[in-house]
Amino acid sequence: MTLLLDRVTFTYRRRQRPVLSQFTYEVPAQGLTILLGPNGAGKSTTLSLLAGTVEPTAGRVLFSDSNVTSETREFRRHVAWLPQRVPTSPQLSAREYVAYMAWLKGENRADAWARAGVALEQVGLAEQSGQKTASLSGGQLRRVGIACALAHDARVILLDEPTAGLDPHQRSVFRDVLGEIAASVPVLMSTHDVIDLADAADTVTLMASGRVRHHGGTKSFLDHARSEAAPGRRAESAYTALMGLDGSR
Ligand SMILES: Nc1ncnc2c1ncn2[C@@H]1O[C@H](COP(=O)(O)OP(=O)(O)OP(=O)(O)O)[C@@H](O)[C@H]1O
Repeated sequence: MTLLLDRVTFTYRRRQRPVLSQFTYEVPAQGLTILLGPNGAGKSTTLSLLAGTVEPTAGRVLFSDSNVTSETREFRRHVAWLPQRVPTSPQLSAREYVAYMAWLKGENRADAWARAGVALEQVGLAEQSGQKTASLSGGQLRRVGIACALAHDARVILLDEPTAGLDPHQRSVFRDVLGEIAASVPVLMSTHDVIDLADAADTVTLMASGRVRHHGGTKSFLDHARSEAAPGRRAESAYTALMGLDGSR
C-alpha cells in the first residue's frame, strides 16, 4: 500500500494563498504516524486530501500508484477516514450507524453488522451500542467515528484529531486500541496531544505553514528534547525546540 500527495498545491475557495504548495508527503507504510503542528499548519487539509474528500488544485493523490481522483470508488473501500467533525444520523443507534458506514464501504449486511459490534467493543462502547447516536456525548460520538474507521477492511486509516474531546481514561483506552490496530494497518493521525501520543507513535511528522518541518522515527523526534527535560515532558520539549518556540530558530 502506498498513499501519497505528489507535488500537491491546494487553495481553499475564496482564499488567495495556497495552504499547501508543491507539497509531497507519503503516509508511512507501517505503524502509527502522528501528524503534529500548530493550529492552521495544514494538518486537516493534508488528511482531507489523502482521504480524497477534497481535490488538489494541482498535483496528484496516489493510492497504490493509482490517481485517487480517477479511482475514487476502489480507493474509498480501502481508506478509512475519521474527520474532525463526525457526521452522524441521529435516528440510528450507534451499532446501526457503524454498520451502515461499513456497508457503504462495501461490507455485506451481515458482516457489516458483526464488525460494527466488534468495533464498538474495541472503542469501549459495547454498552451504548443500542443507544441512538443523538443521545451520545461528544466524546462518545467521537468513539463511534473511530469505530466506523475500524469496521471495514481498511488498508490505511486516517484520523483527524481522534482524541479531541476524550476524557483521560478514554484517551488511554484509545491509545491501546490504536497500538493494536497500527500493528497490522498503517495509521496516520493528527493530534495536539503531544505528550500523550509521541511515545506511542512509530513515526512523527511535524508540519508548520504547509510544510514538513520534521519527519522521522519517534526516537529522532524525541532526541530534539532539551537534555534537562523531565522524562514525561520530552515530547513537549522536542516539539518546542523543533518549532523554534524556545528561541533556538
Ligand atoms: N474551509 C476552509 N476555507 C478556507 N480556509 C480554510 C478552510 N479550512 C481551513 N482553512 C485554512 O487553511 C489553513 C490550514 O488549515 P488546516 O485546518 O488544514 O490546519 P490544521 O493544521 O489542521 O489546524 P488545526 O490544528 O487548528 O486543526 C488555515 O489557515 C485555515 O484557516
